[in-house]
Amino acid sequence: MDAIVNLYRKDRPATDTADVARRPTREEAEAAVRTLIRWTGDDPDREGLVDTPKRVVKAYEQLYSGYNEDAGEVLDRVFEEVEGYGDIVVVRDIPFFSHCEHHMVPFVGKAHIAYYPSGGVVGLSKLARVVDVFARRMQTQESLSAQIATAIDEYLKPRGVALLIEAEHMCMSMRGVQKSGVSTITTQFTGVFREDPAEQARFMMLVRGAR
Ligand SMILES: Nc1nc2c(ncn2[C@@H]2O[C@H](COP(=O)(O)OP(=O)(O)OP(=O)(O)O)[C@@H](O)[C@H]2O)c(=O)[nH]1
Ligand SMILES: [Zn+2]
Repeated sequence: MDAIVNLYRKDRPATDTADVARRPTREEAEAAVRTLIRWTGDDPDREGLVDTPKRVVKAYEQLYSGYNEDAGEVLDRVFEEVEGYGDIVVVRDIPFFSHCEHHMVPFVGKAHIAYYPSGGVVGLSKLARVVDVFARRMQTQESLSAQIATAIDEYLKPRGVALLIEAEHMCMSMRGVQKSGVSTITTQFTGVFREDPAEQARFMMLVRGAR
């Protein structure tokens, strides 16, 4: 993963030399929320809002928890005793919540992941966990797609990875152009899925097929 993504990893102490790399304290983060409340025109000292900065910072810890997580650790455990199974594995309809890096407003959708195992399979829940490792960061849908597929490709070394993400971006629904119900679809293919259009078609058929 690149340096920016890892900037605030727990195992990397912040450096004092560059202020940009210094992780703010919880108190500084709470003060920033107070400023935003005042910016909206409300009173951060009224009863209903007085604990809001604390709650928002706590919520951010969960919503942006992906910065503290590592896809390699999630995908570390491979099961090799699968009786020689080497055909496609598809995990579809993995729900996720992310935040666009332009507005820090949610985008919400589903990820569909397939891979062709080579030498072992990974626990199915781990694929859903990898989605969250990257979704719980500030993202574009394109980067999210590339990061998930690349991580599975690098750590599992399968014969190929296919990924389709469909999502609605609240920054398009609630504000700006204000078009709701718009679905954005991104795909990412590696290995046999990239090389063979028939494999892409099979993936699409399994993702879109009978439910
Ligand atoms: N490619 C891409 N664009 C995104 C994503 N999420 C949000 N956007 C877009 O990012 C763009 C930011 O455009 P700007 O012109 O810089 O910002 P803005 O003035 O807030 O734009 P509007 O949303 O059109 O009001 C908008 O077109 C958003 O729809 C994403 O995941 N991928
Ligand atoms: Zn946005």
